[in-house]
Amino acid sequence: MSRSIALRHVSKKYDRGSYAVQDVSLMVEPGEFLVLLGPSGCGKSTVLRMIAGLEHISEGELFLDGVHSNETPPHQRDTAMVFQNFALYPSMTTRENIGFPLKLRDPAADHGPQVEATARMLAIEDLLERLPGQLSGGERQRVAMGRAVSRRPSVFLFDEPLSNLDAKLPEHLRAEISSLTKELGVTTVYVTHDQSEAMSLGDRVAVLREGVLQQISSPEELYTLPANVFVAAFVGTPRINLLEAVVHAPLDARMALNLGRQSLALPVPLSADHQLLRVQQGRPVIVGLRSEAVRIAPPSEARPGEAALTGLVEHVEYQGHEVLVHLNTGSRPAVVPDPETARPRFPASRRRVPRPPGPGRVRVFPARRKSRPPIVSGGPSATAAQERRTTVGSDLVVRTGPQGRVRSGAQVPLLVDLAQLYVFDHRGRRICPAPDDVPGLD
Ligand SMILES: Nc1ncnc2c1ncn2[C@@H]1O[C@H](COP(=O)(O)OP(=O)(O)OP(=O)(O)O)[C@@H](O)[C@H]1O
Repeated sequence: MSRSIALRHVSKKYDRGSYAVQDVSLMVEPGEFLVLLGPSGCGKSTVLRMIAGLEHISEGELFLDGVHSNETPPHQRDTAMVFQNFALYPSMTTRENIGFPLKLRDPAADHGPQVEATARMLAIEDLLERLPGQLSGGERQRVAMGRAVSRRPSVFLFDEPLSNLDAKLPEHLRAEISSLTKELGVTTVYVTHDQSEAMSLGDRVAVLREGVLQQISSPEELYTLPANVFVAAFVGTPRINLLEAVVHAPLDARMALNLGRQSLALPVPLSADHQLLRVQQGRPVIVGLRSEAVRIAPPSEARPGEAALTGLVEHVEYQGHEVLVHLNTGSRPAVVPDPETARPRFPASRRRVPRPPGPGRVRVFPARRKSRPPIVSGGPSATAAQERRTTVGSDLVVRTGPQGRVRSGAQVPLLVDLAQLYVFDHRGRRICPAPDDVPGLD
């Protein structure tokens, strides 16, 4: 049996008055696999612990199967939690560890068959008589999962279960977790800071930043229609290219996005999304281009809807199946919070002033809770300043096939597919494609 989980305006406030989680509302359907994704300190574990009953809910309501459950004791919630650090009993064998929750529930019964069935499911039948000290990290995590699974709970709660394991192993265990939860049909909430893990596991992914829910969507929608620049920057490898731009929308000439030394001319007739950018005339915005939205090709090969740029090859990164070409187009990388960076834990006055970003990097905002700083610096006349502050180093990463031969130092022509253009306003909200529009999603 699996159950639904609903959070309504849930907040968690710790003693010193700061919110770890702020006004989070979400619904997990029975049997659904929801991933909570966000950088360190954004409140993911706190949400999970509130669902488990290990943390008191300061404000808002939790419903399990539609029943108000804020005060339900943890052992009556029928949830099973798997932690990052395995937490096995060191003096118990695998058999005893897996059977322990069953024994607690019914000390007199023979749990052998159920323990063995669970071990078979996780391919650890051969390890039943071993102690945790005689197991590898991956095996120990499998035993921990076996212990969570054995009593057939109605909700699984995973708190970064793979983050302590070697890089190779998690991919294998990832697939096992996915098939296990699907096979059992149990509602699952899974916490991770690893976007590729989130995208490969989740039916839906909820992105948190500083305790605030940014977006909850399917992995496909998160990638193709990020609600804001933070989500866009967090999801996808290599990271989306984010460039400062100014909207140039004269009445008597072609509309363009000025990137500093070059500009992206928008195709005519303007698409509905591009039409809407007109109101941003003269304003600073952020242009987002995924690495697959740009190709190295001369203007003569341009397809309808592609705009030409040029770039100086700074660095070529061979990945085997593909090549990432780092280019300098004379643009300015946008100032976006770095999703990989933990929230600063000391007051602003003691914080060091961040150094300017290196090539391909982004600068980090000091975290603020109430009013978030605008994402783009500069005002309506930002173009001149932008020109002056043009960076040295790469500002655009383009993905090409392994046969694409470019060398560092070469000036190359680029074609940008404007159907894959993202534009975010100065607060970081996506304005193109327009928020209500869901092109290409069936
Ligand atoms: N008991 C506590 N008292 C005060 N603050 C706390 C407490 N527990 C957590 N916090 C704070 O709440 C915020 C959210 O913590 P939480 O552990 O939920 O984040 P997280 O996203 O799971 O991070 P990580 O990925 O690093 O585990 C953090 O700033 C953390 O310092």
